[in-house]
Amino acid sequence: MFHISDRMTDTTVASLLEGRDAAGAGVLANVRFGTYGAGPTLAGGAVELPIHMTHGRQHEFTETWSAAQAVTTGRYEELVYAHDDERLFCAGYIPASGGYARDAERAYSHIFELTDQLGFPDLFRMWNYLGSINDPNESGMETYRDFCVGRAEAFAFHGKDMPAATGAGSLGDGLSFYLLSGRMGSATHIENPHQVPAYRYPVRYGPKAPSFARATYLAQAGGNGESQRLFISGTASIIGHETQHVGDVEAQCYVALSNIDQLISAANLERHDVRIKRDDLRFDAVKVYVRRSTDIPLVASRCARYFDDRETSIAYLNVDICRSDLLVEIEAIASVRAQQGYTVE
Ligand SMILES: C=C(O[C@@H]1C=C(C(=O)O)C=C[C@H]1O)C(=O)O
Repeated sequence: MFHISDRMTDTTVASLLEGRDAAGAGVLANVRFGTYGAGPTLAGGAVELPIHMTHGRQHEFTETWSAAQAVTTGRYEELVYAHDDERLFCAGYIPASGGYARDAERAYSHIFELTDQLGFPDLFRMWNYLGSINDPNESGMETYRDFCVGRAEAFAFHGKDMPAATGAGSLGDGLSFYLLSGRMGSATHIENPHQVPAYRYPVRYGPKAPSFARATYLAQAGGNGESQRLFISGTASIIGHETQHVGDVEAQCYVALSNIDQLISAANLERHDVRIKRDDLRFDAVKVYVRRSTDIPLVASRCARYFDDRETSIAYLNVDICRSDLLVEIEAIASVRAQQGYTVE
C-alpha cells in the first residue's frame, strides 16, 4: 500500500518559498514526484523535473517553487536553472552507469561555478534521489557511498559550506537532483547537538562523509518575518553517528521526530544565532520516506500526531533510504510567523 495524506490530493501543487498561490505567481520550477524520471527541461519559463518516486499515478504530486520577481532561465553544462532576484533553482540528472563519484563531482563543480557566476553563492537546500541507492556499483561500493565521494570532493575543492539536504532512493535509474541557492549571507546552517555532523561521520559509513547540514535557515533579504524559512534535512533514527532501533519502525520514527524537536528547539537555534520561538514555526511541507510500504500506516499515524498543524501537507514516499538499516526518514520546511519579541524559554 502507498499512502499520501488526505491533504495531498492527486497532483497537489504545494507552493513553496513564497507561499503564494502557484496559479497567480511566477514559477521557478515544478518537481514532479511521479511514475517516471527524466532529465530536467525548461517548459513555459520554468524548470520541469520529473522524478520516479511513486508506484502509481494516483499518488503523484508536484512541488512548485514560486518566484517573487521576474524569472530568468538557462542551461549550464548538464544543469537547467531558473532564478528570480533572490533565489536560484537548479536541477540535473545523471544517468546510471558503473559508478557516480566522477559524475557527481563534475555536476557539483558545475553547480558551484553556476551559483558563483550568477551571484547566488549561498546554497541553502539540496535533494539527491538515487536509483538502487543501497546496491553496489561496479567496484562493489554502495551507490550512496559512491555518490558521497564525488559530492564531498566538489564541496572540498570549492570550499563551500554544506546546506540542508536529502539523499534518498528513487524508484528509477540514475541520480536526479535539484537545489536552491541564495544571495551571499542569506543562509545559516544548523547542526543537532544529539547527532554527529554528517560531514564528520567516521569512515565506516563510507570513504567520504555525506556533505550536508542538519538544517538551513534562510533569511529573506528585505522580506518580512513571514517569509523566512527553516529547511530541515532528511532526519532519521541516528544518535551520535549510529542507527538506533534496527528493525523497529515505530521506535525509529520516534527518534527521527525527537531529532527534529532537538534541532528546532529555541535553545539550539539560538546557539546558531537564529532567534525563533518554537511556537512561531509552522510546518508547510513535509516529505516522509518509508522503506517498507507496509509501515506507511503506522508512520503516517505518528507523523500526523507530530505535525498536527492543519496547514501542513505530508507526502509519504515508499523508497529506500541512505543506510540499509534505516526504515524511515522525515524532512520538513517550516516558515516563521511574524515575531513579536523573542525570548528563549
Ligand atoms: C538520514 C541521513 O542522511 C540522509 C542523506 C543525506 C545526503 O546525503 O544528502 C541528507 C539527509 C538524509 O536524507 C543521516 O545521515 O542522518
